[in-house]
Amino acid sequence: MPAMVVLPSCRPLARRVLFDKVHAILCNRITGEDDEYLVQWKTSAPTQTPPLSWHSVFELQRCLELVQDYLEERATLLRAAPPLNSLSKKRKSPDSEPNFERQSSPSKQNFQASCRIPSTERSPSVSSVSLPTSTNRNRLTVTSAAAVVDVYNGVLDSENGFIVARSESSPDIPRMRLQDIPTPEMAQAARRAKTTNAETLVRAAYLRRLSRVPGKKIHLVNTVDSSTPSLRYRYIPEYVLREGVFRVSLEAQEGCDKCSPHMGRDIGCEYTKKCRCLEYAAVDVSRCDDDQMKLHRRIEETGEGTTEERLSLPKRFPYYAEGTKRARAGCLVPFYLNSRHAIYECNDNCKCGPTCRNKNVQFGRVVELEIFKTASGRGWGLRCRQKLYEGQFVDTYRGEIITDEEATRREAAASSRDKASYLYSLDKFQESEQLPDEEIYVVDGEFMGGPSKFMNHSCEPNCRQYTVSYNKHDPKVYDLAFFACRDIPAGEELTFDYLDKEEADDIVEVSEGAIPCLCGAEKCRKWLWT
Ligand SMILES: C[S@@+](CC[C@H](N)C(=O)[O-])C[C@H]1O[C@@H](n2cnc3c(N)ncnc32)[C@H](O)[C@@H]1O
Repeated sequence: MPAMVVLPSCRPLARRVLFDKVHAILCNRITGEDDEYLVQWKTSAPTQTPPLSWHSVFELQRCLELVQDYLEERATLLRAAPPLNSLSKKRKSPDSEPNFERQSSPSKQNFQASCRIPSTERSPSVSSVSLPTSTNRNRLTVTSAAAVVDVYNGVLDSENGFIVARSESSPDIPRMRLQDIPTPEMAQAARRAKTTNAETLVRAAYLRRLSRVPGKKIHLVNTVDSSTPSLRYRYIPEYVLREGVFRVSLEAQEGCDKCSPHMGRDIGCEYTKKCRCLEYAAVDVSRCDDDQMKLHRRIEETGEGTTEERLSLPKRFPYYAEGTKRARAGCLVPFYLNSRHAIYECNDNCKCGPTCRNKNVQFGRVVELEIFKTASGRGWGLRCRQKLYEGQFVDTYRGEIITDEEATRREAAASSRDKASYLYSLDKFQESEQLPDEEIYVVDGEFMGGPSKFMNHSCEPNCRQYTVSYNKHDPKVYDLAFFACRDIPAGEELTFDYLDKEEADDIVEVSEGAIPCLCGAEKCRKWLWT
């Protein structure tokens, strides 16, 4: 991993640029010790000459998402461009510069523009232009060589302690058109300039976010390059419901009322027929007598059965109780581990209380996870710092819950099939509840969620995703929970199969845009999905 630079957290008197005033970061350079970034300021109307100004990364601490966007594009372009020394051997004309000078969106578009230098409008000296002085008493004045800032098409002001830019076109203000940025000199300087300060600040900001996520610590490790997962990702403890999505309110959810917190061993929710939360749990056919078997078959065939009829059947409890093998307590029992049956947990309205053994996933993650950069081109991955036992709960998948229509819209708007890896339909009960397609909700975990967003696919996975409901009367909103499907040594990457097994068996032909699978498993199906 590249050496990290320790930076002071805040410079005295440093002023900041606010995120919502900035359109994009267009270029970078190094001045003294500081990496600096060229800011394109937002304007009320589209223009080819918006205010542009260079700022040290310390002034951009409130815009680190934008700095990170720029760094990512820059890294991609640098990977694609020939090394600098091959360029220096033979000087190329601006029009034959490598791709680095031809990025797109938003800084890419600027890099893509032709690299002609404007003959008359260019700043006389890009390295020594100071802020134009003004009669405005709020205007920032540049007093030392270290604070020299280049500004084009405008002037910088100070507003409530933050730096802002205003368009201005007086003759002493250097002019620069967007399409001319970066100039060949800028592009060359950008390639050479270190971006270490920015990388360090981006990483520190991400670590701060991770430290605020409830539950056991989440670590971040990158021994591959200097990147950090996107700062645009928001960690959320619960689903965020978007327009058109409704769930049964938590207060209104029905709890078990005949159980009690002190039923004692062998008579807790898991041992009694009293627990109403287990109404739809898997029937334990090995404990059914003939009449119960008949009833069970009828309910299975017709899908119909009264609550009392369902409750009269012996059920399979999802979790090993304490007092079984120590390592297994709280782990999924083999029946659920190997089936697709939904798991029904007790909830806050149950009489069994908080220590009920039928509560697990709802308490959230209790294992220490590590987000790490994979060395095999699969981006970031997830692993656990401790050994996990077969059937042990890892974490839930969180995100925005959106309507089916919105999910279709987001998928169509996405630029690649990557989007599909973040969308999970909550369709477990679609058939049994006869819900039409358009009523099915979808979880989108691309922009917000938990660390499980980083779980990669494997054709021979060590985890599996299960349906967990605490509210048997809400077939549309439930949890997607990951459990270890075998013992997993500490530090082994956690993976699951992005395709359900039955779907996987059906793969016939590969469609355009399918993502090649790099899981490395012996029985790899070669594609993430088809
Ligand atoms: C839900 S994300 C997993 C986290 C992701 N690696 C990241 O860095 O954000 C799914 C994406 O990871 C990548 N990915 C996951 N498993 C993969 C695999 N087995 N082979 C190749 N790419 C994989 C694909 O780009 C996929 O669209």
